[in-house]
Amino acid sequence: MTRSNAPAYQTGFANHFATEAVEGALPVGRNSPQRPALGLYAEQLSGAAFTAPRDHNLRSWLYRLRPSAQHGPYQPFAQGRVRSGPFTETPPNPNRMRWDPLTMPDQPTDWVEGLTTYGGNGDADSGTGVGIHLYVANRSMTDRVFYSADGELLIVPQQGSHRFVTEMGVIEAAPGHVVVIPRGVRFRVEVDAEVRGYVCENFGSPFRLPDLGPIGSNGLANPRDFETPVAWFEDVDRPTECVQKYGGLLWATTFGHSPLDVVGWHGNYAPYRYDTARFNTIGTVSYDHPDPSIFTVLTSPSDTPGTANCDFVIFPPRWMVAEDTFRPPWFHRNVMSEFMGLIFGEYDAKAGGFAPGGASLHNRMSGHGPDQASWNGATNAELKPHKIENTLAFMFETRMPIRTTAWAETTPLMQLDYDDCWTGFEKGQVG
Ligand SMILES: O=C(O)Cc1cc(O)ccc1O
Ligand SMILES: [Fe+2]
Repeated sequence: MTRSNAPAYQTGFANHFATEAVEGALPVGRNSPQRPALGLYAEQLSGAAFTAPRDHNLRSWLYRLRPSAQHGPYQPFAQGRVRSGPFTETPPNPNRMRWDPLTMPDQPTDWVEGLTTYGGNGDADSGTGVGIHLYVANRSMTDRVFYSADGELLIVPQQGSHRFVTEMGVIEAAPGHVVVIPRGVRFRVEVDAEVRGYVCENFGSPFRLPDLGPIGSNGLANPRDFETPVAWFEDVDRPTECVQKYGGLLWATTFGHSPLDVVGWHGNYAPYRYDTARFNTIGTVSYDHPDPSIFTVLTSPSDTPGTANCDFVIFPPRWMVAEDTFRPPWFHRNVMSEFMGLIFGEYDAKAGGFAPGGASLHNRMSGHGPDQASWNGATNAELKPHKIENTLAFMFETRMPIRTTAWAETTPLMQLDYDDCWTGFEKGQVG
């Protein structure tokens, strides 16, 4: 039996949700009664240490057809192009890098098989850093689910409709959405056509909303625009392969049934989606291009205040009105490292070469900024109010340099002429 109600969502960020697909599945007033209703099994899933401070404490209670423990040993699974920390496959590389989009495979490829690691920093065991992956897929995962024990997955679709069928409910997502699946939550990705996108696997503290400081109590991503699915389950007795990422390696076991069998759950540890079209974009109404931190959707703080393990930052459509200002991103060298992707349109610092589905990497202190054509345009533009439309770029900004995988450094998708973006600038005149 499969319950296939249209996905429905509960709103709010990290709320204490309560949801049941069958009435009475959730116990009232306790988590673990002697005999849960409907013969279900009560199981806690924690995303924070039990003793984490209350406003960092994450856990949910799941009421399921069978306990998660009911499976045999995990065996190594084809590793494909998935890598994890410590990212030591290649020596540190200070070069700026940019890649064309991944090639869509000819052969049937599901979301797990199409995952490709470009790089990362830190490592899962120490709970710091991120892994950065891109994916392509042209078929649904069937009789297969996946989870990462290493990190939370922040998924940014770039092409095609995706259905994330998770053990805590169903999330539909398309380009413009971002989906976050907590560490440990099992899911399959269903697709009707070719899909592609980006994944930030966050080994550090779970993504949360950034503080707003002087912006006040509203703005940027508003909590009520985050959507967490209602409970959904399938009662399927076919063997189901469960692939997990653990310690950077892929492992698989076979359950005798679908583990997407949670009939009800409650708690604040759950997957969610966010539609970036809802982002309350803030910018200057006077002069100068502000720091891109004003575009932070979610942040994974590190132990150092204000210095993120990873920020997820978007560059959405917005009005440009600054006077006597070079309006696109300035030339800069940053202590934080930047991995960028493009969902659609054109990025205002790059007039060519940065394609939707492509990616770029500017590591710690590397000089970058507008390419020659963007600079020419912006220095000569008439500064009337102008709307940047039909564009969505994003950045994973992280405190540690990103080490690339051997695949990322040797793939023909790497643009070997990327430095040429900046070779043509004429010297300033002082005499
Ligand atoms: O490099 C980039 O394009 C990202 C970026 C954008 C911006 O507006 C300011 C700084 C920055 O690193
Ligand atoms: Fe930058």
